[in-house]
Amino acid sequence: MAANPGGLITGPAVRVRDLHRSFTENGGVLNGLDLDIAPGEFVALIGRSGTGKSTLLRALAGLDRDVAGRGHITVPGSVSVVFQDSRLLPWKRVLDNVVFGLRTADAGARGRQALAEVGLAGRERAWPFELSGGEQQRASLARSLVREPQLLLADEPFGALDALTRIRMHALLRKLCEAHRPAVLLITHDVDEAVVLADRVIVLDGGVVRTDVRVEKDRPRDELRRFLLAELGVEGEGR
Ligand SMILES: Nc1ncnc2c1ncn2[C@@H]1O[C@H](COP(=O)(O)OP(=O)(O)OP(=O)(O)O)[C@@H](O)[C@H]1O
Repeated sequence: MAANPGGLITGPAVRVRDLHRSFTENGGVLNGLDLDIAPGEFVALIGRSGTGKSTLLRALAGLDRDVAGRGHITVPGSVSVVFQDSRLLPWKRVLDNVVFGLRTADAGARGRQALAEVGLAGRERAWPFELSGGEQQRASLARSLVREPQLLLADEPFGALDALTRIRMHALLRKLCEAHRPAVLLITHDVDEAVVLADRVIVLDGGVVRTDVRVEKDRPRDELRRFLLAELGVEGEGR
């Protein structure tokens, strides 16, 4: 990332070049992957099962210590990750989960504010088991956003929720992203979710980016949806 003379950061938030990762001798999962994500850009990542989506996310999150050697990754200083399960600590109340590890004097106030933003005002002292699945994911989003990340990584965050809750969470995530403007990489199996939420949709195949399309807000969503389903090889199988 280059700094211009005015001191502003320029260039992409995420820059991946020639990334390789393999777990066995018989071929790689990531095979020279290149990817840029601009600051504030929302990118959805789709692809068939086993194409390396989570492997890429783990590499960007710094959770894969062995992804090294060839290629390189640049990510911002502050990165938050949301998973399919909320990963709330069961022995901590909701607010304590949200601010866990935050060492600022105003952590409590920020945590309350984040919980209000995700619609959980009044649930600060609840235990995680007292929350529904959707509420747990709201708390998980609050825990991420309270850190004001420049990059939000989300691995199927709504995959375990019912259809109605998912739709509500889509609206919430869009609202939060518009307010906080992190760069986002969202893994999803749901093409509709990708098209509704993202500015760009990327299809991963064979460990590289196979397709990279911008979601034009005035382009018919159905057309893009059909195109992406065809790219995934599920032509005619979609709804
Ligand atoms: N730690 C690991 N050790 C061995 N193999 C692994 C490991 N992590 C991932 N793999 C393998 O790498 C391949 C890609 O896995 P990955 O989880 O990245 O795929 P994915 O695209 O996220 O799949 P899905 O959509 O099913 O979640 C799989 O074949 C998987 O078995």
